[in-house]
Amino acid sequence: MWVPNRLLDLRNRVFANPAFQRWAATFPLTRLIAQRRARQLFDIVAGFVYSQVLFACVRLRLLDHLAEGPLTLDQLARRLDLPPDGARRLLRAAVSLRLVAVRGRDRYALDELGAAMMGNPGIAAMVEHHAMAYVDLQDPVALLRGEAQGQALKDYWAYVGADVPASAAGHAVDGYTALMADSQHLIAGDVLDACSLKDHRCLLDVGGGDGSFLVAAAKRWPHLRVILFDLPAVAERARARFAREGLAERATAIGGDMLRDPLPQGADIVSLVRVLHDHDDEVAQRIIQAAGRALAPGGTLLVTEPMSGTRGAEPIGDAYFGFYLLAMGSGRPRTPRELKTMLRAADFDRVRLVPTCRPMLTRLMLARK
Ligand SMILES: C[S@@+](CC[C@H](N)C(=O)[O-])C[C@H]1O[C@@H](n2cnc3c(N)ncnc32)[C@H](O)[C@@H]1O
Repeated sequence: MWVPNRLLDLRNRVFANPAFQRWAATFPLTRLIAQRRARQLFDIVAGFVYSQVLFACVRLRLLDHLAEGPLTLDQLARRLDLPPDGARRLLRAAVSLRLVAVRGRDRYALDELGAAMMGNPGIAAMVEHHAMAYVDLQDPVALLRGEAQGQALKDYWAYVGADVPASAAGHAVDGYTALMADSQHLIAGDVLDACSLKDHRCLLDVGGGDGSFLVAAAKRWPHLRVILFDLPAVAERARARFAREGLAERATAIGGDMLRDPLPQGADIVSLVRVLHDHDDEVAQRIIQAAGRALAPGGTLLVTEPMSGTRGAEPIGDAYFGFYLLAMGSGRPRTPRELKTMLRAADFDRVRLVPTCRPMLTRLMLARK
């Protein structure tokens, strides 16, 4: 809904007035809205502390212990190796965040959000690796001015800022490759539900990590051939994964640098899964062009990643990825419109967004060469 700027400015002046805030918090028709807004603001103020509570739960494996069944405070204190006061404080905080529920006097069990985390081990891995983000985001103003000293995320994502990314050793790619694999099953499920590959012959996944996306695709469509392209050390891990999954006949992993080496030919669909947002505009455009060169006319490009401005998930794109990628030292979240412009500039047409069931996790764009 369009509202004139004058009215928005007036609204902001009214909302900033402490007398109005007091009135709105007590007047029956505005009380609930005022409380919700106050809570939203406080959640932003306190978000870092909430995250640290979750971090402690993950580090101490609190949710894993409770997944076996309800436990008393004393049992938990022993298992977590915490003094009883420390355990109680953590449990109360976790209860307030709906990670843990109280089940009788001093007995605790998983609550809704804790149970949801158990079904998605990737979330715990994500939380653990955020220790690096906290270090790098210590001074966000310095970060925005390009003066930050932090380097933890840059070092973790070994290809960022590397002169020769293809020379990254196995130990340098293991951490991020495992992290990506842990969260890939959610992404692959949503993308493959949204986009059938039944009419495609061969899928090339560029920057495909350990092959989790291709394994999901190949298992869903038994006729499909799949090719993975990633840095040599990562491709080696994907090759081993394909063999373990019994897919060696239909799945190939090729190592190289997508910005320097030609991509394999012969696929009728190329995917870029959580790849473009890692790179600044000029590099991302080169990756799209390289994908285009790998396709014959009529071939399909599939781009999937979290996008900026996604309704209902705005902070995930613009606050989380915006600042995370800034700290990492490369890339930015893009709006669908920005991605469309980039795809068209690389001679793709029929660019369209295809709905996914959890757009906050990933959105999907298809285009034709
Ligand atoms: C954010 S991860 C995404 C992995 C996977 N597509 C997924 O969604 O789980 C980006 C991937 O791009 C790969 N990559 C980065 N720079 C590359 C380059 N220059 N050439 C080939 N692969 C590269 C990384 O090794 C990594 O596996």
